[in-house]
Amino acid sequence: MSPVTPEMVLQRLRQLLPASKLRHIDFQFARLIADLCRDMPSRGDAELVLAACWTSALLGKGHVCLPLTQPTAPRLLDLGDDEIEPLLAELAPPEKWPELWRQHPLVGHPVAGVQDDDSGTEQWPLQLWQGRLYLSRYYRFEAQVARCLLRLAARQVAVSARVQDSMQRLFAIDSAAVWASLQQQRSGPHFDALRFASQYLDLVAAPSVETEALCQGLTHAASEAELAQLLAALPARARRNDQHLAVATALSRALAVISGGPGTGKTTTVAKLLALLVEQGLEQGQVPVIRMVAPTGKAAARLGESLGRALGSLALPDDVRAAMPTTAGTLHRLLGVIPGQLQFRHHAGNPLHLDILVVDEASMVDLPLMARLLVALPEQARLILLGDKDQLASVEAGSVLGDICSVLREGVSPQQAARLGQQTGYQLTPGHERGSPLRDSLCLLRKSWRFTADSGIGLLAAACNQGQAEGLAQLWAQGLSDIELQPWSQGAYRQLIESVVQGYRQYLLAVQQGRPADNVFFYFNQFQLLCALRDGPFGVIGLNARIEQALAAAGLIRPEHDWYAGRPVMITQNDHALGVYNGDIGVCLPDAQGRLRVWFEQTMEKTDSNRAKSLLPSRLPAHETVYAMTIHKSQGSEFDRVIMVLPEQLSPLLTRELIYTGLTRAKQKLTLYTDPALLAQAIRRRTERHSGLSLRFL
Ligand SMILES: Nc1ncnc2c1ncn2[C@@H]1O[C@H](COP(=O)(O)OP(=O)(O)OP(=O)(O)O)[C@@H](O)[C@H]1O
Repeated sequence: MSPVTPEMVLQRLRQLLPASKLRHIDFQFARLIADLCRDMPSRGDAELVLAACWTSALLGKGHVCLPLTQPTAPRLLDLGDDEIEPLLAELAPPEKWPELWRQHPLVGHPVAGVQDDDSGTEQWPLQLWQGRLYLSRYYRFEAQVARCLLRLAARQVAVSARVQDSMQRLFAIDSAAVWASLQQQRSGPHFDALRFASQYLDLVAAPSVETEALCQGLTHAASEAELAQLLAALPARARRNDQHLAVATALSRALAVISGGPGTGKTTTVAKLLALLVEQGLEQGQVPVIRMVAPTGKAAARLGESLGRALGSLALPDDVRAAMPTTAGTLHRLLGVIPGQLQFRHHAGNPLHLDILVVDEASMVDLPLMARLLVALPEQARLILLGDKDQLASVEAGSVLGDICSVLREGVSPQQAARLGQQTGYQLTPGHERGSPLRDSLCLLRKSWRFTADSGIGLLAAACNQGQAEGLAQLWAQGLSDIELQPWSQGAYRQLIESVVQGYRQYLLAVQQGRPADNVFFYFNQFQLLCALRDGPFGVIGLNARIEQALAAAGLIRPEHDWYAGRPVMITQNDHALGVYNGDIGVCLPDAQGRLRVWFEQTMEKTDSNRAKSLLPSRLPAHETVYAMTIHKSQGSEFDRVIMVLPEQLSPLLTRELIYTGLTRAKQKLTLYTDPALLAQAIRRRTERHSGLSLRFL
């Protein structure tokens, strides 16, 4: 047995508390384990007390488990050698801990299989699985998520011939639209026929005599009829439309996970998919109950609007259109929050009433919430998860979408490739015969419809995603009009503040002119300052204070009191009674009597219209001024213009996923304040999230 006792470990851990290297809750959990160990001493007690504390501390940083195969915890918890080495030196090495705990009364050893019932795990506070230590609750969440997803993925659904035909029609090349784009592009200075064919005709075939002829035809076609002839001769096997494949996948499976970057058509794809599912339902005499949700109110409102737009552009039969959803809500509201309780109104014993559930911005959904959602799905339901796998993982523990999408690299099964080939006509390259059962439910949309091939934001996002630091440098040098780099030279900070004042000018003029709240929001949503950090002069707290001063000096606001007309705030705590949630944005405006109230944009689920609602400032739960917003909080939102600020010094928070998420919030113009060398370093670092979820999909 180790000469170190649990008490000695606790003593050492207590010394880490003042430096905030551990949270009190982590220490208390270690103490609980030490108390339990005292009652029934066993091999590896001291190691277990330390590991329990680390597992809890890592959970606070978003990791679902403590991996014991690599000495990761001290690094992830930012513990210096002198803080932990002396203690570790006297304990058995972490890779030996699983062996030490083989008979430990506080550690459960579930036998892999996600199919197994995990209900027996309550009797141990900790679980050891595949070299990973879990708090039992999180082990169960992970096992539940895997089990539910695998069950959904295994369920295949027959697609009627009529719906197949409708799908082909929805994805047929629209020669009139292609002709319009062709004429427009050919009138530009740099018409590239091959690029055009890839964007508008989904051409994927390698250059050949046929593609050469197609390009010649595109360059010289003199009429829409001539183009239509050319298109009729284009074989489906030379094309691949990822949106079409996503719909074909989702029609025939109870689970579809559709990942794509900004503007790749996730909503457009779902609009077509839902239309086909409704058509199938009508054919079978039952209109399906469809619910659409997102993790935040803002993301839900955006989903509702985009879906409305996408449906508007589709030619649909009246009965199909009438059955389509028109609003989206939040996940919490769908599940039914019970004030003061962790449990939702809907759970396995009281499942949701729906046939089809669409979850947008799925990357923001953490492991516990995903588990609660999945167990609450009724037996016959279909689930469609939408998101961008490359974005930041959820604020709370887990990286569910990322873990699911890790299976993408396997490619689809040969059977699925054949099935999809039959349904769409495209020629697909299958993966190996053996692979995860989840892989045939995954779809990746690669082509952006928002960013053209020469859009700076699109190119920057791609370079960032591939960690191409050199590529970034070349991009800045090209002088692209929609991206701008501002290194931290002398005077840059002052210039930043001036640009932000300029960015909010229109919004604050609308406030001064007494425009209605909805109109004020229109201007507020056009521009946003995003920061990587909270603290320091480059963080939201420092910048909000400086911006407030500068706006006052410019005569745009009068911040004589805490509350003033034009103050934008972000709610930082849920208040279910008031119906405002963490992340909601409000702006302070006078009402008809001149009293200041804080107005919130409404998602349509809360009211019958999209009009703003207001609350007295004194009633708001915790909130903060939001001229500057953290990139984390900006997930699920997009703005025409974004200024993004990175600090002068590298921080553990600066990772590829953070930068990618921030810069893809911008739709038209991005200005980035950063030292280029720091940016290059940041995009080479990946966010680490330890979990065992992807292992469970094997
Ligand atoms: N196949 C397509 N052909 C032409 N335009 C398309 C196609 N797919 C999407 N678009 C257009 O691209 C834009 C973005 O599409 P959509 O909103 O569906 O993407 P998204 O991935 O949901 O975007 P976001 O990143 O905002 O969530 C829309 O204007 C849409 O009309």
